[in-house]
Amino acid sequence: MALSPVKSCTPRTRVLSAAILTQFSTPKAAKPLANHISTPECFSNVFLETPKGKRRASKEKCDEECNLRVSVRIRPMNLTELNVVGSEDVIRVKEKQIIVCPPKNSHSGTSVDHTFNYDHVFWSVDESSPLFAKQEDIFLTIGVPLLNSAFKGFNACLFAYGQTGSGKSYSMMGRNICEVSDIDSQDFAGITPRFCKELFKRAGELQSEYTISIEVSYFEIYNEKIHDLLANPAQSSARVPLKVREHPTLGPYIVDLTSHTVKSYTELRDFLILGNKNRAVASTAMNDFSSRSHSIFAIEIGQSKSLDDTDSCRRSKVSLVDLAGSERLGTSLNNEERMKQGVCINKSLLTLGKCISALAEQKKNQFVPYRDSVLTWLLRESLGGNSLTSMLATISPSSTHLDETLSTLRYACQARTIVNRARINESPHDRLIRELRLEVERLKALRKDYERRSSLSPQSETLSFNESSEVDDIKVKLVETESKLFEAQQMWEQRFMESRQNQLKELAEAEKCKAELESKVRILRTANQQVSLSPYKTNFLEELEGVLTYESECESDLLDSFKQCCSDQGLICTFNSDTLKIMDPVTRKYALVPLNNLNLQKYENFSDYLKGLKWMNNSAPKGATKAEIVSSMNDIFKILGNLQPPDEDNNLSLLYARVNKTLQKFESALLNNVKSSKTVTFHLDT
Ligand SMILES: Nc1ncnc2c1ncn2[C@@H]1O[C@H](COP(=O)(O)OP(=O)(O)OP(=O)(O)O)[C@@H](O)[C@H]1O
Repeated sequence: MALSPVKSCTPRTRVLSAAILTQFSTPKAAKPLANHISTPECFSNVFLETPKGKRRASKEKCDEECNLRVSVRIRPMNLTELNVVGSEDVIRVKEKQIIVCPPKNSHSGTSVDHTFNYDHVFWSVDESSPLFAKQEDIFLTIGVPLLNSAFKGFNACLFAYGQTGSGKSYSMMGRNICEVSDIDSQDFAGITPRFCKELFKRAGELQSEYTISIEVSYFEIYNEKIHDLLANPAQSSARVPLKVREHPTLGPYIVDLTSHTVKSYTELRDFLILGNKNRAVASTAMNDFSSRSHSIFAIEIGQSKSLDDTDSCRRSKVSLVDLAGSERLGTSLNNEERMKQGVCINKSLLTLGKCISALAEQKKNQFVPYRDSVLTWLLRESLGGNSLTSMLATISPSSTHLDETLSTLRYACQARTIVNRARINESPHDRLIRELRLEVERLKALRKDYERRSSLSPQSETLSFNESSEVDDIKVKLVETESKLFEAQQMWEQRFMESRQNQLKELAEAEKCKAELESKVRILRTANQQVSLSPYKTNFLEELEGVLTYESECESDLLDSFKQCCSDQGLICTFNSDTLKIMDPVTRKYALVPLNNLNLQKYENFSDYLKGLKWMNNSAPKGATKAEIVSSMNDIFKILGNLQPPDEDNNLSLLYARVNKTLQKFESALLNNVKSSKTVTFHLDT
């Protein structure tokens, strides 16, 4: 009896004979990968099946338990493969099934056909065939569901696995990944740029309801070292390997990895291209192991709703991973020599295999060696935890890579048995509200159903005694749940208002500090200009002392007019908390007036008041040396230089704090000067 023909997607379509097709189900608790590597020769065909991908939402619809979704893509043969004598296409595709049919003269030690089942199979061998899977098809099938999950608040991860040159980067990023035209191209763009474009499209659609924030980071792992692909190349630290640390609640994180907030697709795309270029430069500068490094592009999406809707805040993280080529790992698990080599070349990939094996066993308390490599440590949640994860295995159709292809397909098959439990990332309170809402909806639906049934036959006898008491129960439960929901919402609003008020307070404080510092910065700039213009003519210290002294709080309109009068007469008038100081810069004389003795209203003409003052000779202040003051000033100006242009990140407040501290230091040096009695006239080195 002939089995239905394999899709006529390959030139030499084969018909498999059911009589010789022996089926093996991958055991639920899969044995270690090593046990699957050699296909027993006693079977003419091997059918390797994994459990059907399950995706089960828990009753609260907040958690999703699902298998790691596995897809396989077959790329076209390249010229080298086509030119190898005797090389042939060994892959047949039948819907979600891949059949590997080794050539009869195969040296690989296996001549039996192998059948594998996956969630999706993409056949991209012959563009002219209607069955050809385009870049867009791959994105629509595996990229869009990940995006949907991310918008629901789930973490999501997609990683591409396969031997070098099998098409991982092509599928993930596209062709010519450093070129804008290709990254944006409808034909060649890979999953990552398409994902980013769609992400902004959706964010735009949701923006009337939600505030959406998007942050990206991009790094690579080579030889267990992490390099930030978006670090500023001007900084010498750009190629310094970064460290991973474990946060008690947030899990592993990379210390000092740059993260960039992006507001548009174009901005994001530029980061993507920058990272790709940095990756390319690094690979040629450091080694020729471009295929031996893993790259991870991570996107964090924050969504928050306004106060009147308590559906609130969600954060999800999407990791798009292009793994190192797996060719050396192929048979490493049953060959010790190879295994050693694999460890040296790529510990991460080897550990990934071990983690997948351990997770596939699905034993309770099974030890999974996540921490044995940087990659698995960082992807811990994606592999066996809170994430909806997909794997894209890429293979070549050529018989020249038969061993590698079989190894990749087995690896992918095993990965498919991993079950993750993803949670919506939200606060426990938000979760409670959502669960209560769902419960209210469920009860309402039940009540409605009973009501509908009883209204169909008005005789109440149609509802049995049991049913009637159930209806009563539902009514009571509904009232209770609604009141719990109401309470939870009230609490939420109260909590929100409190935190908002605190935030506003802090903001006002910060604004005050900022304004104060900005005024000091302005004053210093002006003072500096004056000094530069006439370095030796100005007694810079005295002038500066004047402008830096705190203004009196008793300042009034009257004081303002008084100050104006002083200034009209060429005098400098300054206040501190209790004293008014008037100085004549020409004669260097000054007068001090305690503010509590000052009664300006008595005077019709301030000039009379000024004349009547007791003028003293100004003695030159000493105390701080010129070198000390110059160095303080240089510090200040260095920091001031950094303030341009001010931007709104957290560093700004830090910077202001530093400026403030330096100014205080300078001020106290200045006051010491004033207390002693010698003038220091100096030239400011800027
Ligand atoms: N589906 C495809 N269609 C057309 N060309 C492809 C396809 N997949 C891969 N290629 C081509 O094959 C070559 C190798 O692909 P790619 O660089 O994506 O492999 P890779 O698995 O990422 O390799 P490595 O592990 O060395 O980084 C590239 O020239 C790429 O353009």
